[in-house]
Amino acid sequence: MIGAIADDFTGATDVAVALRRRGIRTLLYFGLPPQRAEAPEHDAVVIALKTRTVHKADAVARSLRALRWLRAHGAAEQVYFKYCSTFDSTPDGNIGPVLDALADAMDVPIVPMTPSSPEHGRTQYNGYLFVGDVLLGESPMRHHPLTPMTDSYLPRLLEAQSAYRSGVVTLPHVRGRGVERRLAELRGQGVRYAFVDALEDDDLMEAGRALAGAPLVAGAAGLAGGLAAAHARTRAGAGHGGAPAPEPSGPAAVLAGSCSARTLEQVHHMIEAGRPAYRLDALADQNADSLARGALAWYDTLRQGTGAPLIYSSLEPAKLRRVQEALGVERSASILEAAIGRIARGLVERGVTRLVTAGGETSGAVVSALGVPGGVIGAEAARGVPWILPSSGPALLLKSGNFGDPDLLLEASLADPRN
Ligand SMILES: Nc1ncnc2c1ncn2[C@@H]1O[C@H](COP(=O)(O)OP(=O)(O)O)[C@@H](O)[C@H]1O
Ligand SMILES: O=C(O)[C@@H](O)C(=O)COP(=O)(O)O
Repeated sequence: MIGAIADDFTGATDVAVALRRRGIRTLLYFGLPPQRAEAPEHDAVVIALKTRTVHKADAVARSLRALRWLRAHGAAEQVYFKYCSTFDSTPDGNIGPVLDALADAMDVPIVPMTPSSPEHGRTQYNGYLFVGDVLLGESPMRHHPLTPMTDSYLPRLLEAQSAYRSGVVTLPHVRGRGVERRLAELRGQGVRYAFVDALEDDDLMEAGRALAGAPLVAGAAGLAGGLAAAHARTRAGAGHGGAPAPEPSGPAAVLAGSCSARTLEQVHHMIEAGRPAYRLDALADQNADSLARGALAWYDTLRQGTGAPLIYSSLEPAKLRRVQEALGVERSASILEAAIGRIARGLVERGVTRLVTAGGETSGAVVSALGVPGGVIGAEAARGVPWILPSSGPALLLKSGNFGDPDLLLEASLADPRN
């Protein structure tokens, strides 16, 4: 059984659907599951944590609690630590400390990993991470509000955060079926973290084959898909988890707190298409309650037939910087996340049954405010962006900041006559 621990909520849905696509029956929990979780039959559990940007000690403690839960529930045969395909973290960030803690707790000498996700344009070559055709540090990720990425060399990024050394399994090792040999070599050199190069899905499939027996693996959803494919090949009855996923229906609303380049395009697209849109302005009002009240009062004035509305705080880099300079990075984010959480609650009270949220931290705030414990993985609105169907409450589409075509937010909130 695979047990995945994801460092944010959109990442959790991304890895959950990567497993399910390969026929692995996957349960998704938001936060630590209850001790005696009643659950249908499953082959994998994904625990979504919001640990990407919290304090280090907190991230470590929560991740270790998740590991203990997985072990206690027989779901730790292989543990997968899911981080972002753009390695979102700061030099003081949490990927290193969490990996150090998991590897120590599991007594694992070497942890293979890669953020490569070619279907999203993330590739790793000679240990460098590319986003599309540029290095990570030259991509729009350098302007991320909380985790600006200005370096692209993965071993250096991780070593700045970890007590241990990192190395690279290069492409010739992957393509020459030499991953296991190279891992043994790196281990002999005292390296604890091995970044595996992958340019194409086939490289991830090969890495998955080679790493199917590794107790602790890490990375983005791409490598989890490679592992799932390897497990599905050896498992009787594989394919059972790939049944068609249900599509939710009902009134929709879109909440965007991501300032990533792709979300900005998607927000712009919705506004251009004439959807009613309301911007949360933290410079004008620093009180989360009154920001939320303002947005909900605006929502109450909307007439039927306008299409699902958009409530957003997304700003392009120069304007975002001005807000952050005036209010502080953490303070502005926490005001907006609190406001969006309250708005989500208000929308559900007003009859919204499909909530689309853009941004990992933002999604975490929405799910926590709604108190959703987890859900079934539904149809994918875009690659890596599945609907999540909780046993009660609204269907949720938690969209990673950089995922989806420019029309995703518009399209995902269509398709209901009441909108
Ligand atoms: N106008 C703004 N000013 C300051 N911070 C903002 C603004 N809009 C959004 N944020 C914050 O930026 C962060 C975006 O992160 P996140 O939701 O994870 O998006 P992404 O998926 O693109 O990383 C959130 O903490 C959000 O509250
Ligand atoms: O790996 C990825 O890119 C995503 O699964 C992910 O983690 C997204 O995080 P956000 O961009 O913060 O939504």
